[in-house]
Order: sequence, then C-alpha cells, then structure tokens
Amino acid sequence: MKITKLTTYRLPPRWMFLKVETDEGITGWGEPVIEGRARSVEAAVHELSEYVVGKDPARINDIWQVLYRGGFYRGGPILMSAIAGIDQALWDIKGKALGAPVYQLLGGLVRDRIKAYSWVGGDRPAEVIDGIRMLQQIGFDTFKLNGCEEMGTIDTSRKVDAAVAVVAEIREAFGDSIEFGLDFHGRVAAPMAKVLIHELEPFRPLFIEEPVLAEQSEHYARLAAQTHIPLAAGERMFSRFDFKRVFAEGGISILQPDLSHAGGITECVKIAGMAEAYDVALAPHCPLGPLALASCLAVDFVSRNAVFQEQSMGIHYNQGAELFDYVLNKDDFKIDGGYFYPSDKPGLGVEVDEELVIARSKDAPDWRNPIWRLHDGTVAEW
Ligand SMILES: O=C(O)[C@H](O)[C@@H](O)[C@@H](O)[C@H](O)CO
Ligand SMILES: [Mg+2]
Repeated sequence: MKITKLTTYRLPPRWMFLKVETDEGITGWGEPVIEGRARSVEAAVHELSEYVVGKDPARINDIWQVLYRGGFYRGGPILMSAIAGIDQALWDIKGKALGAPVYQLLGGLVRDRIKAYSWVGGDRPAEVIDGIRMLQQIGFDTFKLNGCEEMGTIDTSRKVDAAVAVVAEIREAFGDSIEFGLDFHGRVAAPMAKVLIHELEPFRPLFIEEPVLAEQSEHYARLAAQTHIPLAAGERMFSRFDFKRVFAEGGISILQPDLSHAGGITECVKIAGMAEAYDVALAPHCPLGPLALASCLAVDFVSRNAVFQEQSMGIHYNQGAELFDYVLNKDDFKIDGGYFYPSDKPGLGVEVDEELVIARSKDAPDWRNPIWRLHDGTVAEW
C-alpha cells in the first residue's frame, strides 16, 4: 500500500482534520492543530507531506522518525502537532487495513472503561454551580474549571479571595459528591502560585493544572513540596524530550500530553510508559475534536496509569460546532455514567461525515484566543 494524498480541512469551531488517502482505497483521518495557529500547522502538514506521499503507511515508526529527525530542527507545537495528525491518520489506516481498533494493535485493553471529565465555567469561571448540576444529570461527577482570572506576578488578596470563593461555593453546594480540577492555565506566576495553592488546599481540588507555565517547570517540584494537591501539566510539552525534564525534576503527579500536539499516538504511548515508570498518572489533554479524542482513548485503553479523560462536549470554545458534529457514528462515543467505553470499530473508530467536513471547511474561522491585559496595561497570560 502507498500513501497518495494528504488533504487538510480547517473547521469550526477551531479544529483541523487531515485526510490521508492510499492507493488501496483505505483512508485515515487525524486532527493536527494548534488552537489559534491552525494555518501554521496546515502549512507544516503540507511541508511534511513530501516525506509521506509515496511511502508505505504501515511503517508508522519509520515515518515518525523521519518527520521528527529528518528536518534537523525538531519539536515545538507546530511541527509536533503536524506530526501528531499524520501519525493519528496512519494508525487509523493500519487499524482499518487489519480490521482492528488501534488499542488492539497496541496490545489490547488494560481497562474496561475510562472516566470522563467535563469543563464548566468558561474563561472566567461563572455559572459553575448550574453547569455542574446540568452535567450531573447526564452522569458526570468529575469536572474542570479555570482556577482564576488574569493574575499579576504579585496580585491582591481580593483576587486570591475571588478565586477561592468560587471553589468554596462548589464545595458548599456539592460537598465531596463531585471532584473538580482547577486549571491555572499558566495564568499564575510562581510567587502567586504559592499563595493561591496554599489558600485552595482546604478545599481539596482533585488537581491543579498548569500551576505555572511549562517554561517554568523547575517550579513544579517546589510547589509540590508545599501542597498535598496533585499538580498536573503537559498540554504545552510536545515530546518525550520535553517531558523527561519534568520526570527528572519531579513535582507533577498527573501528566497531560495532548494527542494532537505531542507527536500523536506513537509518541504519547511512549510518554505514558515513561510516566508509569515514575508512578505518574496519565490524563491526556483534549479540548479538541473527535479524532483527537479517539486518539486519546486509544492510549487510555492501553495505559494502566490513565486516570481520566478530558473531552470538549459543551466546552466554552465549541462555538459553531460541537464535539461529535462531524461524526456519523456518534453512538460509538456514548458516555455512560460518566465513562467512555471502548469501541470495536477499526482504526480510530471515527466515521467522518466527509460531506459536512468539506462544506464546513469553506467557512472555517481563524479562531484566536483573547489577548488579556492587567490593570496596568501589561499583557496577561490568558
Ligand atoms: O485544559 C485545557 O483544556 C486547556 O488549558 C485549554 O483551555 C487550552 O489548551 C485551550 O484549548 C488553548 O486554546
Ligand atoms: Mg489546561
């Protein structure tokens, strides 16, 4: 079999799908994207396609190594997201060619189901209580919300108290009948992370995510030393070589590689194994679409240290399209009692509504995250 063509479709709300065709009529799909930089990743996919068209799609490992090492420069969000989407599509092709789901090709199920969690509250946590109540109706008991609004390097007690008040209200309303992670979203600098984490400790959030920016990873161990709350990070690290420093320095209890940013299934399975060796949990990051989610689930179902799975249903970013809008076999992704169950469909198990993808790709927005500024006009981390 030979790869014949790569076609990209930028789509609402802020996603990109990649279709990889072969000379035997088997097609694979992937989801290469960096939110807000879709056109950059699209250009990278087409630049890398020179190394992919004409090749045997079965040789996923060799194609991955060529794409990673072949251009001298490597790593980073754009190239690793382009590689991720190509990799996902190659695993999809392999599964379809062999008539097996990707998790079977990776050694089979290590678990019967994986817990899902859902976002509540939007960019600035609001209506969190109502959001949780609504999602509880459909079986969710695990959630994530932004832990604070914009935060200065040194900020006020009022800002800290406002962040803590949201969390106190959740615990007041739900006790320990639910769990929730707090995503600091990289908004908090190390000095304020110490203060915020200390004030949040009594409310026992399930985890605190991106307590500081990935480029400040040396603070993870220091922050972990002051708290019992598990720290989580990984969405802005893009390969084993980024993560190995985090393992060496310590401090992260939950690793969150993004299957559409960190080199795809081939790379993230290896990252998952590294995490297990350090007794670190795996919780793949996934605020994206169905192919990204299916890739996460493939890794979850073969990784014993996977603990819960992010998914974007109802997330505040999904304006203009929802998680399964482009999926024909929606029922294969049902969330039952707050869990995902493995599908026995071959490959990634996503039957893409290609007609809708082609139609909606014509009005794909160039999504951008907002630029926030602090009270003194300096750029804030969003
Ligand atoms: O945890 C999450 O889902 C992420 O922090 C998410 O909010 C960001 O990755 C966002 O997609 C960037 O545009
Ligand atoms: Mg996050």
